[in-house]
Amino acid sequence: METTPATTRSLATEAVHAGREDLAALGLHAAPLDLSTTYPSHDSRAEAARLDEFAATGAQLTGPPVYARLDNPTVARFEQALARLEGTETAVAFASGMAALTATLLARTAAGLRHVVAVRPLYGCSDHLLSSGLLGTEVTWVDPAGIAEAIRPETGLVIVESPANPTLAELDLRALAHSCGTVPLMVDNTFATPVLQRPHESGARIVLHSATKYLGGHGDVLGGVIACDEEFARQLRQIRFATGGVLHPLAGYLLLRGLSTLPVRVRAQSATAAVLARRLADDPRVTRVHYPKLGGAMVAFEVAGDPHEVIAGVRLITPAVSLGSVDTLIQHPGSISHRIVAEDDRRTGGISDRLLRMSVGLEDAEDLWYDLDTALSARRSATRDLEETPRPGGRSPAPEPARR
Ligand code: MET
Repeated sequence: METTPATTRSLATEAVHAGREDLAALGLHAAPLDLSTTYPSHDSRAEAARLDEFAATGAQLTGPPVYARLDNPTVARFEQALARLEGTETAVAFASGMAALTATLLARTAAGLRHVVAVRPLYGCSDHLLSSGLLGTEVTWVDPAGIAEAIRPETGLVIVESPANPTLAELDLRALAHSCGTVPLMVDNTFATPVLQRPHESGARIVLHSATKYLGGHGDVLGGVIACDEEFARQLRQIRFATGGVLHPLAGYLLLRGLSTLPVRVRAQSATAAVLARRLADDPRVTRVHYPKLGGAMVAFEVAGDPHEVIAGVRLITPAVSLGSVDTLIQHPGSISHRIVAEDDRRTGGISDRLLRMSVGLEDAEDLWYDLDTALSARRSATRDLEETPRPGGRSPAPEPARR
Protein backbone atom coordinates (compact mmCIF):
# COMPACT_ATOMS: atom_id res chain seq x y z
CA MET A 1 0.00 0.00 0.00
CA GLU A 2 1.28 3.47 -0.89
CA THR A 3 1.80 5.91 1.94
CA THR A 4 0.66 9.50 1.57
CA PRO A 5 3.62 11.70 0.52
CA ALA A 6 4.90 13.74 3.46
CA THR A 7 4.19 17.06 1.74
CA THR A 8 0.43 16.45 1.64
CA ARG A 9 0.05 15.13 5.17
CA SER A 10 -2.07 17.07 7.60
CA LEU A 11 -0.68 18.50 10.82
CA ALA A 12 -2.41 15.82 12.89
CA THR A 13 -0.72 13.08 10.87
CA GLU A 14 2.68 14.77 10.96
CA ALA A 15 2.36 15.19 14.72
CA VAL A 16 2.14 11.42 15.10
CA HIS A 17 4.54 10.28 12.35
CA ALA A 18 7.20 12.96 11.71
CA GLY A 19 10.63 11.99 12.99
CA ARG A 20 9.57 8.36 13.23
CA GLU A 21 9.41 7.29 9.55
CA ASP A 22 12.26 4.77 9.90
CA LEU A 23 10.93 3.01 13.00
CA ALA A 24 9.11 0.19 11.20
CA ALA A 25 12.22 -0.59 9.15
CA LEU A 26 14.20 -0.69 12.39
CA GLY A 27 11.65 -3.15 13.80
CA LEU A 28 10.58 -0.63 16.44
CA HIS A 29 7.32 0.97 17.45
CA ALA A 30 8.43 3.60 19.99
CA ALA A 31 11.38 5.89 19.23
CA PRO A 32 14.66 4.61 20.71
CA LEU A 33 16.16 6.64 23.54
CA ASP A 34 19.94 6.96 23.12
CA LEU A 35 21.55 8.19 26.33
CA SER A 36 25.19 7.73 25.21
CA THR A 37 27.52 10.61 25.91
CA THR A 38 30.17 9.21 23.55
CA TYR A 39 30.46 6.66 20.73
CA PRO A 40 33.18 4.16 19.84
CA SER A 41 35.22 4.51 16.66
CA HIS A 42 38.52 2.81 15.71
CA ASP A 43 39.03 5.15 12.78
CA SER A 44 40.54 8.37 14.23
CA ARG A 45 41.46 9.72 10.80
CA ALA A 46 37.85 9.52 9.67
CA GLU A 47 36.70 11.16 12.93
CA ALA A 48 39.17 13.99 12.41
CA ALA A 49 37.78 14.61 8.94
CA ARG A 50 34.20 14.57 10.18
CA LEU A 51 35.00 16.98 13.01
CA ASP A 52 36.82 19.31 10.61
CA GLU A 53 33.78 19.32 8.41
CA PHE A 54 31.43 20.08 11.31
CA ALA A 55 33.71 22.90 12.50
CA ALA A 56 33.78 24.38 9.00
CA THR A 57 30.11 23.98 8.06
CA GLY A 58 27.91 23.17 11.09
CA ALA A 59 26.15 20.59 8.89
CA GLN A 60 24.62 17.71 10.81
CA LEU A 61 27.07 14.81 11.03
CA THR A 62 26.42 11.89 8.74
CA GLY A 63 27.17 8.43 10.04
CA PRO A 64 27.36 7.47 13.71
CA PRO A 65 27.37 10.22 16.34
CA VAL A 66 30.71 11.24 17.91
CA TYR A 67 29.84 12.93 21.19
CA ALA A 68 26.57 14.05 22.78
CA ARG A 69 27.41 17.76 22.61
CA LEU A 70 27.57 17.55 18.80
CA ASP A 71 24.35 15.68 18.22
CA ASN A 72 22.07 12.95 19.48
CA PRO A 73 19.77 10.71 17.42
CA THR A 74 16.79 10.97 19.79
CA VAL A 75 17.01 14.76 19.88
CA ALA A 76 17.39 14.78 16.07
CA ARG A 77 14.01 13.01 15.77
CA PHE A 78 12.34 15.76 17.80
CA GLU A 79 14.07 18.44 15.70
CA GLN A 80 12.91 16.84 12.48
CA ALA A 81 9.34 16.48 13.70
CA LEU A 82 9.09 20.07 14.98
CA ALA A 83 10.52 21.42 11.71
CA ARG A 84 7.85 19.51 9.82
CA LEU A 85 5.10 20.94 12.02
CA GLU A 86 6.42 24.51 11.66
CA GLY A 87 7.01 24.08 7.92
CA THR A 88 10.71 24.99 8.11
CA GLU A 89 13.69 23.25 6.55
CA THR A 90 15.08 22.14 9.89
CA ALA A 91 15.22 22.84 13.63
CA VAL A 92 17.87 22.97 16.36
CA ALA A 93 17.01 22.01 19.93
CA PHE A 94 18.47 23.48 23.12
CA ALA A 95 18.40 22.94 26.87
CA SER A 96 15.71 25.63 27.30
CA GLY A 97 13.95 28.39 25.42
CA MET A 98 16.43 30.89 26.88
CA ALA A 99 19.37 28.78 25.63
CA ALA A 100 17.75 28.83 22.17
CA LEU A 101 17.34 32.62 22.28
CA THR A 102 20.92 33.01 23.54
CA ALA A 103 22.32 30.94 20.66
CA THR A 104 20.33 33.01 18.16
CA LEU A 105 21.65 36.28 19.58
CA LEU A 106 25.21 34.93 19.64
CA ALA A 107 24.92 33.83 16.00
CA ARG A 108 23.92 37.34 14.92
CA THR A 109 26.52 39.03 17.11
CA ALA A 110 29.22 36.71 15.71
CA ALA A 111 28.22 38.01 12.26
CA GLY A 112 28.90 41.59 13.48
CA LEU A 113 25.18 42.36 13.84
CA ARG A 114 24.71 43.19 17.50
CA HIS A 115 21.68 45.48 17.26
CA VAL A 116 18.23 44.00 17.92
CA VAL A 117 14.83 45.58 17.35
CA ALA A 118 12.10 44.19 19.59
CA VAL A 119 8.43 44.75 20.39
CA ARG A 120 7.11 44.60 23.96
CA PRO A 121 5.80 42.63 25.65
CA LEU A 122 8.09 39.65 25.42
CA TYR A 123 8.49 36.92 28.04
CA GLY A 124 10.15 38.59 31.04
CA CYS A 125 13.50 36.84 30.80
CA SER A 126 13.74 37.48 27.03
CA ASP A 127 13.08 41.15 27.77
CA HIS A 128 15.76 41.07 30.49
CA LEU A 129 18.35 39.33 28.30
CA LEU A 130 17.94 42.09 25.70
CA SER A 131 17.56 45.05 28.07
CA SER A 132 20.53 44.07 30.24
CA GLY A 133 22.85 43.69 27.24
CA LEU A 134 24.29 40.61 28.99
CA LEU A 135 25.31 39.13 25.63
CA GLY A 136 26.73 42.36 24.23
CA THR A 137 23.64 43.12 22.16
CA GLU A 138 21.94 46.50 22.00
CA VAL A 139 18.16 46.67 21.81
CA THR A 140 15.74 49.25 20.45
CA TRP A 141 12.20 48.72 21.75
CA VAL A 142 9.55 49.85 19.29
CA ASP A 143 5.86 49.66 18.46
CA PRO A 144 5.19 47.40 15.48
CA ALA A 145 4.81 50.49 13.28
CA GLY A 146 8.32 51.66 14.22
CA ILE A 147 10.23 48.56 13.13
CA ALA A 148 11.33 49.71 9.67
CA GLU A 149 12.58 53.03 11.00
CA ALA A 150 14.52 51.41 13.87
CA ILE A 151 16.48 49.09 11.58
CA ARG A 152 20.15 50.06 11.12
CA PRO A 153 23.01 48.57 9.08
CA GLU A 154 24.13 46.57 12.15
CA THR A 155 20.64 45.24 13.02
CA GLY A 156 20.80 41.47 13.13
CA LEU A 157 17.36 40.50 14.33
CA VAL A 158 13.80 41.66 14.92
CA ILE A 159 12.14 39.83 17.82
CA VAL A 160 8.40 39.59 18.52
CA GLU A 161 5.95 37.33 20.30
CA SER A 162 2.40 36.81 19.12
CA PRO A 163 0.23 36.14 21.05
CA ALA A 164 2.58 37.81 23.50
CA ASN A 165 3.47 36.71 26.99
CA PRO A 166 1.60 37.69 29.17
CA THR A 167 -0.94 40.09 27.59
CA LEU A 168 -1.75 37.87 24.59
CA ALA A 169 -1.39 40.92 22.31
CA GLU A 170 -1.42 39.86 18.67
CA LEU A 171 0.67 41.16 15.79
CA ASP A 172 0.20 41.02 12.04
CA LEU A 173 3.20 38.81 11.29
CA ARG A 174 2.99 39.19 7.51
CA ALA A 175 3.10 42.99 7.79
CA LEU A 176 5.95 42.77 10.30
CA ALA A 177 8.00 40.48 8.08
CA HIS A 178 7.55 43.05 5.32
CA SER A 179 8.79 45.87 7.62
CA CYS A 180 11.90 43.82 8.46
CA GLY A 181 13.15 43.83 4.87
CA THR A 182 16.27 41.66 4.78
CA VAL A 183 16.68 41.52 8.57
CA PRO A 184 15.50 38.15 9.91
CA LEU A 185 12.25 38.25 11.87
CA MET A 186 12.20 35.92 14.87
CA VAL A 187 8.76 35.02 16.22
CA ASP A 188 8.33 33.34 19.59
CA ASN A 189 5.51 30.90 18.78
CA THR A 190 5.37 29.28 22.22
CA PHE A 191 1.80 30.40 23.00
CA ALA A 192 0.21 29.66 19.61
CA THR A 193 2.13 26.48 18.70
CA PRO A 194 2.17 25.35 15.04
CA VAL A 195 -1.36 24.06 15.60
CA LEU A 196 -2.73 27.62 15.55
CA GLN A 197 -0.02 29.58 13.71
CA ARG A 198 3.00 28.85 11.52
CA PRO A 199 5.01 32.09 11.49
CA HIS A 200 7.38 30.86 8.76
CA GLU A 201 4.45 30.90 6.33
CA SER A 202 4.00 34.59 7.16
CA GLY A 203 7.64 35.42 6.44
CA ALA A 204 9.42 34.79 9.77
CA ARG A 205 12.88 33.35 9.17
CA ILE A 206 13.29 32.10 12.73
CA VAL A 207 10.63 30.51 14.96
CA LEU A 208 11.39 30.14 18.67
CA HIS A 209 9.70 27.83 21.15
CA SER A 210 10.05 27.23 24.79
CA ALA A 211 9.47 23.50 24.28
CA THR A 212 8.87 23.26 28.04
CA LYS A 213 5.33 24.49 27.40
CA TYR A 214 2.87 23.07 24.84
CA LEU A 215 5.36 20.95 22.89
CA GLY A 216 6.15 18.87 25.98
CA GLY A 217 2.67 19.46 27.32
CA HIS A 218 2.96 17.70 30.67
CA GLY A 219 5.09 20.03 32.80
CA ASP A 220 7.91 17.51 33.10
CA VAL A 221 10.49 18.53 30.53
CA LEU A 222 12.59 21.65 30.01
CA GLY A 223 13.70 22.50 26.48
CA GLY A 224 13.88 25.04 23.68
CA VAL A 225 13.99 24.88 19.90
CA ILE A 226 14.59 27.10 16.90
CA ALA A 227 12.84 26.18 13.64
CA CYS A 228 14.66 27.81 10.70
CA ASP A 229 16.46 27.29 7.41
CA GLU A 230 19.52 25.04 7.10
CA GLU A 231 21.89 27.99 6.64
CA PHE A 232 21.01 29.51 10.02
CA ALA A 233 20.75 26.08 11.66
CA ARG A 234 24.40 25.44 10.79
CA GLN A 235 25.46 28.52 12.77
CA LEU A 236 23.24 27.46 15.66
CA ARG A 237 24.72 23.95 15.73
CA GLN A 238 28.24 25.38 15.85
CA ILE A 239 27.26 27.66 18.73
CA ARG A 240 25.45 24.85 20.54
CA PHE A 241 28.54 22.67 20.24
CA ALA A 242 30.83 25.43 21.48
CA THR A 243 28.61 26.63 24.34
CA GLY A 244 27.03 23.33 25.38
CA GLY A 245 23.38 24.31 25.78
CA VAL A 246 22.21 20.93 24.48
CA LEU A 247 18.82 19.33 25.01
CA HIS A 248 19.08 16.14 27.07
CA PRO A 249 18.11 13.02 25.07
CA LEU A 250 15.42 12.08 27.60
CA ALA A 251 13.95 15.55 27.09
CA GLY A 252 14.15 14.97 23.31
CA TYR A 253 12.29 11.68 23.77
CA LEU A 254 9.57 13.27 25.89
CA LEU A 255 9.20 16.20 23.47
CA LEU A 256 8.83 13.88 20.49
CA ARG A 257 6.16 11.99 22.39
CA GLY A 258 4.52 15.28 23.40
CA LEU A 259 4.24 16.36 19.76
CA SER A 260 2.04 13.39 18.90
CA THR A 261 -0.80 14.73 21.07
CA LEU A 262 -0.08 18.44 20.49
CA PRO A 263 -2.97 19.11 18.06
CA VAL A 264 -5.52 17.29 20.24
CA ARG A 265 -4.33 18.95 23.44
CA VAL A 266 -4.15 22.46 22.00
CA ARG A 267 -7.62 22.23 20.43
CA ALA A 268 -9.28 20.81 23.54
CA GLN A 269 -7.53 23.24 25.90
CA SER A 270 -8.39 26.15 23.60
CA ALA A 271 -12.08 25.25 23.56
CA THR A 272 -12.17 25.33 27.37
CA ALA A 273 -10.14 28.56 27.46
CA ALA A 274 -12.66 30.24 25.15
CA VAL A 275 -15.51 29.26 27.51
CA LEU A 276 -13.65 30.63 30.54
CA ALA A 277 -12.68 33.82 28.69
CA ARG A 278 -16.36 34.49 27.91
CA ARG A 279 -17.43 33.91 31.51
CA LEU A 280 -14.66 36.14 32.83
CA ALA A 281 -15.67 38.86 30.34
CA ASP A 282 -19.23 38.81 31.75
CA ASP A 283 -18.06 38.90 35.36
CA PRO A 284 -18.21 42.18 37.29
CA ARG A 285 -15.22 41.12 39.42
CA VAL A 286 -13.09 41.17 36.27
CA THR A 287 -12.28 44.50 34.63
CA ARG A 288 -10.59 43.26 31.46
CA VAL A 289 -10.09 39.97 29.65
CA HIS A 290 -7.34 39.35 27.13
CA TYR A 291 -8.06 36.47 24.78
CA PRO A 292 -6.49 36.25 21.32
CA LYS A 293 -8.55 36.35 18.12
CA LEU A 294 -6.38 33.41 17.09
CA GLY A 295 -7.76 31.41 20.04
CA GLY A 296 -5.46 29.30 22.19
CA ALA A 297 -5.35 27.96 25.70
CA MET A 298 -4.02 31.09 27.42
CA VAL A 299 -6.33 33.62 29.04
CA ALA A 300 -5.19 36.77 30.83
CA PHE A 301 -7.47 38.95 32.90
CA GLU A 302 -7.38 41.97 35.16
CA VAL A 303 -9.31 41.85 38.40
CA ALA A 304 -11.06 44.64 40.24
CA GLY A 305 -9.81 43.30 43.57
CA ASP A 306 -6.43 42.03 44.75
CA PRO A 307 -4.90 39.58 42.22
CA HIS A 308 -2.83 37.97 44.99
CA GLU A 309 -6.05 36.89 46.72
CA VAL A 310 -7.11 35.02 43.58
CA ILE A 311 -3.76 33.22 43.47
CA ALA A 312 -4.16 32.35 47.15
CA GLY A 313 -7.74 31.21 46.61
CA VAL A 314 -7.48 28.60 43.86
CA ARG A 315 -7.65 24.95 44.85
CA LEU A 316 -8.04 22.89 41.65
CA ILE A 317 -5.99 25.28 39.52
CA THR A 318 -2.29 25.21 40.39
CA PRO A 319 -0.86 28.60 41.36
CA ALA A 320 2.44 28.29 39.47
CA VAL A 321 4.41 29.96 36.73
CA SER A 322 4.86 28.21 33.34
CA LEU A 323 2.16 27.10 30.93
CA GLY A 324 1.11 24.58 28.33
CA SER A 325 0.60 21.62 30.62
CA VAL A 326 -2.42 19.30 30.76
CA ASP A 327 -3.34 20.89 34.08
CA THR A 328 -4.42 24.50 34.57
CA LEU A 329 -1.90 26.97 36.00
CA ILE A 330 -2.37 30.57 37.09
CA GLN A 331 0.26 33.18 37.96
CA HIS A 332 0.69 36.89 38.55
CA PRO A 333 3.12 38.14 35.84
CA GLY A 334 4.06 41.23 37.86
CA SER A 335 5.35 38.91 40.62
CA ILE A 336 6.88 36.03 38.67
CA SER A 337 7.18 35.68 34.87
CA HIS A 338 7.79 39.41 34.33
CA ARG A 339 9.19 40.34 37.74
CA ILE A 340 12.64 40.90 36.29
CA VAL A 341 11.32 43.56 33.87
CA ALA A 342 11.55 47.12 35.27
CA GLU A 343 8.18 48.44 36.44
CA ASP A 344 8.02 51.20 33.81
CA ASP A 345 8.85 48.74 31.05
CA ARG A 346 6.14 46.38 32.30
CA ARG A 347 3.71 49.26 32.04
CA THR A 348 4.89 50.10 28.49
CA GLY A 349 4.23 46.48 27.61
CA GLY A 350 0.67 46.73 28.94
CA ILE A 351 1.34 44.48 31.94
CA SER A 352 -0.92 45.81 34.68
CA ASP A 353 -0.34 44.96 38.35
CA ARG A 354 -3.86 43.52 38.40
CA LEU A 355 -3.18 41.13 35.53
CA LEU A 356 -3.36 37.37 36.04
CA ARG A 357 -2.25 34.87 33.40
CA MET A 358 -3.94 31.49 33.20
CA SER A 359 -2.85 28.48 31.16
CA VAL A 360 -5.94 26.34 30.66
CA GLY A 361 -5.49 22.59 30.84
CA LEU A 362 -7.61 19.58 30.04
CA GLU A 363 -9.87 19.66 33.09
CA ASP A 364 -13.63 20.08 32.74
CA ALA A 365 -14.64 23.71 32.07
CA GLU A 366 -17.29 23.72 34.83
CA ASP A 367 -14.86 22.44 37.44
CA LEU A 368 -12.37 25.12 36.44
CA TRP A 369 -15.04 27.82 36.51
CA TYR A 370 -16.17 26.73 39.96
CA ASP A 371 -12.60 27.07 41.24
CA LEU A 372 -12.07 30.46 39.57
CA ASP A 373 -15.43 31.76 40.72
CA THR A 374 -14.64 30.75 44.30
CA ALA A 375 -11.15 32.25 44.15
CA LEU A 376 -12.46 35.51 42.69
CA SER A 377 -14.90 35.77 45.58
CA ALA A 378 -12.59 34.45 48.29
CA ARG A 379 -11.69 37.69 49.96
CA ARG A 380 -14.94 39.45 49.17
CA SER A 381 -17.08 36.72 50.71
CA ALA A 382 -14.93 36.88 53.83
CA THR A 383 -15.62 40.62 53.92
CA ARG A 384 -19.30 40.03 53.22
CA ASP A 385 -19.57 37.56 56.09
CA LEU A 386 -18.20 40.23 58.35
CA GLU A 387 -20.08 43.20 56.95
CA GLU A 388 -23.12 41.48 55.44
CA THR A 389 -22.67 43.40 52.20
CA PRO A 390 -24.38 42.01 49.05
CA ARG A 391 -22.39 39.80 46.67
CA PRO A 392 -20.80 41.90 43.87
CA GLY A 393 -23.10 42.19 40.88
CA GLY A 394 -25.96 40.83 42.96
CA ARG A 395 -25.38 37.38 41.53
CA SER A 396 -26.18 34.21 43.36
CA PRO A 397 -23.20 31.94 43.96
CA ALA A 398 -22.46 29.53 41.11
CA PRO A 399 -23.77 26.05 41.77
CA GLU A 400 -21.20 23.41 42.56
CA PRO A 401 -20.70 21.34 39.42
CA ALA A 402 -22.09 17.85 39.27
CA ARG A 403 -19.42 15.29 40.19
CA ARG A 404 -18.72 12.79 37.49
C1 MET B 1 10.77 31.66 35.47
S1 MET B 1 9.48 32.57 34.96
C2 MET B 1 8.68 32.03 33.62
C3 MET B 1 8.63 30.76 32.90
C4 MET B 1 7.80 30.78 31.63
N1 MET B 1 8.56 31.24 30.51
C5 MET B 1 6.52 31.58 31.78
O1 MET B 1 6.30 32.56 31.12
O2 MET B 1 5.72 31.20 32.58
